[in-house]
Amino acid sequence: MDRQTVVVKVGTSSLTDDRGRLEEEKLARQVDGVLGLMETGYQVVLVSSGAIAAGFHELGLSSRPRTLAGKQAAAAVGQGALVQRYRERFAAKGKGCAQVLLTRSDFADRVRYLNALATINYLLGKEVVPIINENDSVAVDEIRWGDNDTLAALVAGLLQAEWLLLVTNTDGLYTDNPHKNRQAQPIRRLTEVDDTLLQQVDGSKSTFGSGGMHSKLTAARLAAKTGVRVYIGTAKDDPSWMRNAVQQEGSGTYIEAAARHVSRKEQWIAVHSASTGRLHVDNGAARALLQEGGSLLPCGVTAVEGTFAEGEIVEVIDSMGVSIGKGRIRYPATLITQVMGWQSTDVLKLNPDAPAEVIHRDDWVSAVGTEIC
Ligand SMILES: Nc1ncnc2c1ncn2[C@@H]1O[C@H](COP(=O)(O)OP(=O)(O)O)[C@@H](O)[C@H]1O
Ligand SMILES: N[C@@H](CCC(=O)OP(=O)(O)O)C(=O)O
Repeated sequence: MDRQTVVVKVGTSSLTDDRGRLEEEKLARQVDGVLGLMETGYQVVLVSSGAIAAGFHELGLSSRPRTLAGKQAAAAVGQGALVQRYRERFAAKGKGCAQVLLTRSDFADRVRYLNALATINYLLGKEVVPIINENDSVAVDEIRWGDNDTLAALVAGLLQAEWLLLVTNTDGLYTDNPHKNRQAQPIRRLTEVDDTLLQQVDGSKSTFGSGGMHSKLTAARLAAKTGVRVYIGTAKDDPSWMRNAVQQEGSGTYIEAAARHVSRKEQWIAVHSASTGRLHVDNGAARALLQEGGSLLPCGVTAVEGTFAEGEIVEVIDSMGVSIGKGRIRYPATLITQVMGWQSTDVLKLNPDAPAEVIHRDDWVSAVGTEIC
């Protein structure tokens, strides 16, 4: 049986001192926690922030930069230093680690998405801990995640991980920001992260963090929907604390996962792919896709937008104008525009090679029910 995977995301606030600089003792605590998990038989992927923290002072700055260029330059200096610290700590315990830098465009391109998976799996097979960070110095603003919570959730989905641990400076979710409100109460368990809860949690962050609890909950929701269990909590001195967390003995917040892991193909279509067109469909086609487990046939298409080629991802819109999901189209825009509304037999008379389905069931992800779109 495959070994279970845990993705551990360590935020800036869990790696830095009160001036925002990398603190080696805190980093060592994370490594010890990871080693504790590995001893129990888990394979572990670390998503670590801290590059900006590790680099800004070398640029002669007295505090963490605020501009995008400043952050990118600090990350360029600090990423090497950060990974070097990890290498030393893992090596002292007889383990190897490796740097993997990712950007959003690596996930949007299906070949690069699968390549990232292959690289991470290879490292895990060799018991080398992949240490992932956003490739800060090349990611431009529009395609940046900016915080590593989302990146960690996507990596956990990609690996179909058992657990995502979000390590931060607060022991989980509270009814209000506990650093501002001493009356705030901890919330230990969530069956789901719904919109009402997300609206209640404000965007406030720790002094040097980028995401805040709102971004952690959004990331947790995404991971949970893809079938990954989530824990949000602080690092403890006891090296077995991560192990305790996955044994449901942590003092932070647990978020339940969907009953099954969503396939990588579905995740890629729903979350990562960019749609290059839109198909409007009638009520019968919407019912077939959403309720009857059917495919989309030419006769159900009422309008076409975009100039896509076959194999690209399109969004499907129902008669009320609502997006009902995404799928890989088997027709180019030119052909479906010509044959929309036609019966399949008539389509075949025009083009004997035309597939029966415009979007096959296997290439379709509904926005209703799975809600990962
Ligand atoms: N309801 C809440 N419960 C817990 N923390 C909250 C809440 N609302 C806001 N926060 C803030 O979220 C911060 C943790 O997120 P962040 O600063 O992004 O840390 P990290 O660097 O670990 O990713 C906490 O320090 C706290 O200030
Ligand atoms: N990629 C950046 C991390 C971004 C960030 O600060 O994220 P986080 O502290 O997890 O909210 C870095 O390595 O400094």
